[in-house]
Amino acid sequence: MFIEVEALEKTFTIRKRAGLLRREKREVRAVDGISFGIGKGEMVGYIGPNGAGKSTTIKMLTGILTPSGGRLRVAGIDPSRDRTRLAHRIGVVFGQRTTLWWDLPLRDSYALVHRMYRIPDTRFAENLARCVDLLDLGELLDVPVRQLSLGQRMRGDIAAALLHDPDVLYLDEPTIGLDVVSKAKVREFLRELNATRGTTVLLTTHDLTDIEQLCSRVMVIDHGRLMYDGGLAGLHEAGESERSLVVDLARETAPIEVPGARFVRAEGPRQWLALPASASAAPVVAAVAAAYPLVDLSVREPDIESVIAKMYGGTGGTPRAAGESVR
Ligand SMILES: Nc1ncnc2c1ncn2[C@@H]1O[C@H](COP(=O)(O)OP(=O)(O)OP(=O)(O)O)[C@@H](O)[C@H]1O
Repeated sequence: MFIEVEALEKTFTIRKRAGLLRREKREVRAVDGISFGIGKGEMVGYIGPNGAGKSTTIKMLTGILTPSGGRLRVAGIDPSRDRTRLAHRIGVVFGQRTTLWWDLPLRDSYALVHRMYRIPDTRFAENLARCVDLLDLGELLDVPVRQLSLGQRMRGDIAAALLHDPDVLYLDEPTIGLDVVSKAKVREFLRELNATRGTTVLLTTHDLTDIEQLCSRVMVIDHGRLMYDGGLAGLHEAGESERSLVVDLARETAPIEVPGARFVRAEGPRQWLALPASASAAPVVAAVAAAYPLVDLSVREPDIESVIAKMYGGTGGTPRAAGESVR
């Protein structure tokens, strides 16, 4: 395995004033014993509600934070012990922060990356040319970073993270705040990068379309624990998700009653039914067509958002604190 994580833990101790003299010590288990392995070239989504422990995991994987327990290896390297050596193997992009120099044109930021990582000149020139081409950066190279739009800046950041040919790319909310066109560009680029260079990608996002379009595997974390690790289809099953069937009838009728589906609501001659995502819709469609004056019908697949909301126990992905204990 290229990334190996075993019983990984991170506990933060927070001291808080609890009265005039008393101080309370509170422990936050941000990551509470998670294990997973990621093979070379995999593209994995890492999702969960706010405060679930995603960023803390990524920070441990990059060596910024030292784990409180468990074992961790990235490309055979222990991140917190050998952070500098690891830096040559990984690229990191944080959607909400830039690693570029604010007052410098992109070109100068890249020149600094070139020197910092001691990238051989020809390799650097090749990588830069490729990123400029695929990320459409040609016209932007001489513009100071502070003058770039969010989408342009993000593309600039992704290029900066890749100039030293990392084997792994960690992306934390890479499409946050971007418009539809910029999102599509970023996704297209990541797909290409993964397919042609075999770069391993770990992607944290709140935009589930990122996951749907990019990742065949998804890990769901909540309260510092891994709730799910598997394919997208399995995630729908785990969340007991439902498809909806929108039925247009020739006239208003009583609520449709057919085996295998549940009536949800009606608006005039249009009715909504729900059926398990894992079951075939064909028998339900046939039963409706046989017994009701059917005009039109469409099936809507469940979106992951609702599936995950169900997994979290109906919180709808609203903010929750990680597992806390008071001492
Ligand atoms: N430096 C820190 N000191 C104390 N507590 C922290 C620290 N960093 C994170 N935490 C706590 O650990 C928990 C997990 O936080 P983390 O940032 O990893 O969540 P996240 O899943 O990345 O959330 P978000 O989606 O909001 O970025 C939270 O309860 C957070 O308040």
